[in-house]
Amino acid sequence: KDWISFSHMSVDRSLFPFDSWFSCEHRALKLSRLELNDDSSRFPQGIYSVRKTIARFLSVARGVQCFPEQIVLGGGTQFLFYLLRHLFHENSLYAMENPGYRRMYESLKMERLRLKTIPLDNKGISIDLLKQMNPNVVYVTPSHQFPSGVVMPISRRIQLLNWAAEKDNRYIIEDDYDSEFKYESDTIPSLQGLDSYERVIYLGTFSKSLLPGLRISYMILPQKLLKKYRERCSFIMSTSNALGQLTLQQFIDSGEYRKHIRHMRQVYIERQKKLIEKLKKRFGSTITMHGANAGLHFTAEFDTTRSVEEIANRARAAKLELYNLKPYCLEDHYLYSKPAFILGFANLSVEKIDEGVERLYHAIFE
Ligand SMILES: Cc1ncc(COP(=O)(O)O)c(/C=N/[C@@H](CCC(=O)O)COc2ccccc2)c1O
Repeated sequence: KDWISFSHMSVDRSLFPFDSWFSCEHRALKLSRLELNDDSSRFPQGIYSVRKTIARFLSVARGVQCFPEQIVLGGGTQFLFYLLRHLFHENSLYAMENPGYRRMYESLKMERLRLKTIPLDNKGISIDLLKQMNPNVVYVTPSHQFPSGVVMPISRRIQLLNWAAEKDNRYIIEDDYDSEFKYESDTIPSLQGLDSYERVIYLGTFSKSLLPGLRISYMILPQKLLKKYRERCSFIMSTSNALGQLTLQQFIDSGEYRKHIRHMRQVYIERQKKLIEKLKKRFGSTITMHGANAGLHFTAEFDTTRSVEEIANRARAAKLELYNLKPYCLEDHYLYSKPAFILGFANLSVEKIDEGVERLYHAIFE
């Protein structure tokens, strides 16, 4: 039997419009020979016309207010964070959500930065604990907290912005990952769009909405930090390749991007609805789901005495690709009381949902 995947780390490539991507790449090659064969030192922040397209798209899609000059394109969120940390004073205290994005946690530790992790409550990062820890820089994923799935409500966003505005040298890094897909309420504006004190650095990526291999991520710097970036980092060449940038620009400007997102949203809404129905039917009151009103995954706690490890082994034996929360629970802080798993549906076709849930039930209860 074939593998079935609940992975949150892959997209369904069969649904990616490769044909329109290729024609956009062909147009980019034809129209943009100058940008392509020019030495890229002129574009440390990425190609200007591409940044203009992204600024326009972000203002419509996420209520982000920025000029193209404020955007820095990079080959991945981690690289952009590496640049960013050189703009803060060196003994800054960093904080991030727990559970949280392990790769960011490891990046911060590797840079030997002072780091605290802050637990979540049902509205996202705990504002009381944040005030107690009093960091200079806090990294949050408000659109669909990674990995718990909590969507930070407006009230918590305002509290966070007010906290940052209270003192100098306080910044919020908003990683707007997984913001493309919302299912219940309409999209909540980004922290960046609500910020009137220049305290928010906005990070975004096309890894989820297009292809992870594209490696086109972007960072939006408030004016003060942009000045520091230009003083300290402008010798660092762009790490985001020009052809990818120019193809992306064609893909967005031609309306293909909006079309793709609209199509994927319908696909994912249908998959998620069917998956949740089947899980409720099969697991009844033994399952508790969290963070299902946005993104391409949610988490589920199971009322079982079986250990996470044993369930993971049984799932693998049944060819079910399943990830649990432990790698994202930093410093031994476990978010839920029962064994919890990440249920992604970006790579789970509707036809495989029944069989996938059966294998999951077998791994946990039979
Ligand atoms: C919070 C957060 N922010 C940014 C990113 C990605 O940034 P990038 O460098 O611009 O691609 C991820 C990737 N998260 C990773 C999953 C979590 C993990 O590492 O286990 C990878 O996620 C995907 C990769 C491909 C397709 C779909 C998802 C992030 O979880």
